[in-house]
Amino acid sequence: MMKDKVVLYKKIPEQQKLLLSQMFNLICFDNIDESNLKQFIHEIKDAIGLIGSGVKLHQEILQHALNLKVISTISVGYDHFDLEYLKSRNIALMHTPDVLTDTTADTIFTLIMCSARRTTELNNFVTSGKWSNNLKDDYFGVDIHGKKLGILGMGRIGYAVAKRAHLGFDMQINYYNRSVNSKAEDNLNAQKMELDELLADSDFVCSILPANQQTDLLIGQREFELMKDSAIFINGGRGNVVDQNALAIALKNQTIRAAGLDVYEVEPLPQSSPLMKLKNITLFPHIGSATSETRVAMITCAIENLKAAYIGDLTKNCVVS
Ligand SMILES: NC(=O)C1=CN([C@@H]2O[C@H](COP(=O)(O)OP(=O)(O)OC[C@H]3O[C@@H](n4cnc5c(N)ncnc54)[C@H](OP(=O)(O)O)[C@@H]3O)[C@@H](O)[C@H]2O)C=CC1
Ligand SMILES: O=CC(=O)O
Repeated sequence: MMKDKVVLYKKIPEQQKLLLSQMFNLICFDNIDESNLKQFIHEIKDAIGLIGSGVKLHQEILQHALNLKVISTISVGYDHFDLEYLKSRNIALMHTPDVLTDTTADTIFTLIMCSARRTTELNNFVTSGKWSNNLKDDYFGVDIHGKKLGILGMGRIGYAVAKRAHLGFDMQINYYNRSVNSKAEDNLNAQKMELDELLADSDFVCSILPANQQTDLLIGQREFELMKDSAIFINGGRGNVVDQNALAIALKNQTIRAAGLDVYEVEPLPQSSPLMKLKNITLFPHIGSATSETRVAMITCAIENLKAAYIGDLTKNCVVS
């Protein structure tokens, strides 16, 4: 019997490709860019499934995939898809929550620590040969333990960050969400607040919000002005949430102390960005889930999601059907 066709659009280990090719006629692309987009569009014309990440698969591309039944993204975020369009076509979208929660929380906590203790600046201080005598207090950092952490987006990852902060670092947790997170309130004594109150009250403000219409540019000049001048701002969710020019001005004028970012309005972050010139910022290249173990777990999860959706089981990890 002819196997149905699935197009993979990300480089994954051969062993995991095997799991797909046992069940499907598998066509593989390591990534999609201008050089192979036409070939990709040609291949998806008769595909029933797509699996991969890092590509915005909009209507202009997907309109060619006339037999498409399921897209399995190797990510928890799904802002790079037009959900209304997928619904109108009855295409199921599957994603990979949970398997990356702890790793992403570790990354975000690393940003908190690097920003508070100025590890990038101090690393440069040592490697540039400036460490010649006792460190002067203009290189000192600030404590993390015992401070107030404001979480924007108390979901799976928000909770995992708050758990590290409260149980490991004695931090008091504030949070901003549309719904109440009873688990965070019961286990971590977290307090739900309006955005402005959280910004004014927190020593660290940490966004793990997804990209959606309501989160777009949620944090701009007004919000940075509401923060303490000692505040440290962290973004490990999505870049659309933050007005980067307003952040650069707040950091330059030191109306907030420091920032740590893993995600940006445009990725990769252009060299011309004003954020590149600042000392009081730690920049990661979108590595929230980027450990070997977690990336393998995400691919495995996405393969299982694809197979389940293919046989009509949309009970787990389905964003739209
Ligand atoms: N840096 C990286 O590499 C990674 C980044 N991410 C990003 O982190 C995001 C969160 O992941 P995860 O924690 O698993 O997702 P969840 O859906 O569990 O959490 C999202 C939280 O945000 C809240 N939220 C959503 N929209 C709004 C809004 N408009 N206003 C206030 N609160 C809002 C939700 O609560 P409620 O709906 O009640 O408001 C929910 O608590 C992902 O969508 C992705 O964009 C994820 C993995 C890695
Ligand atoms: O940003 C990463 C994701 O999984 O979403």
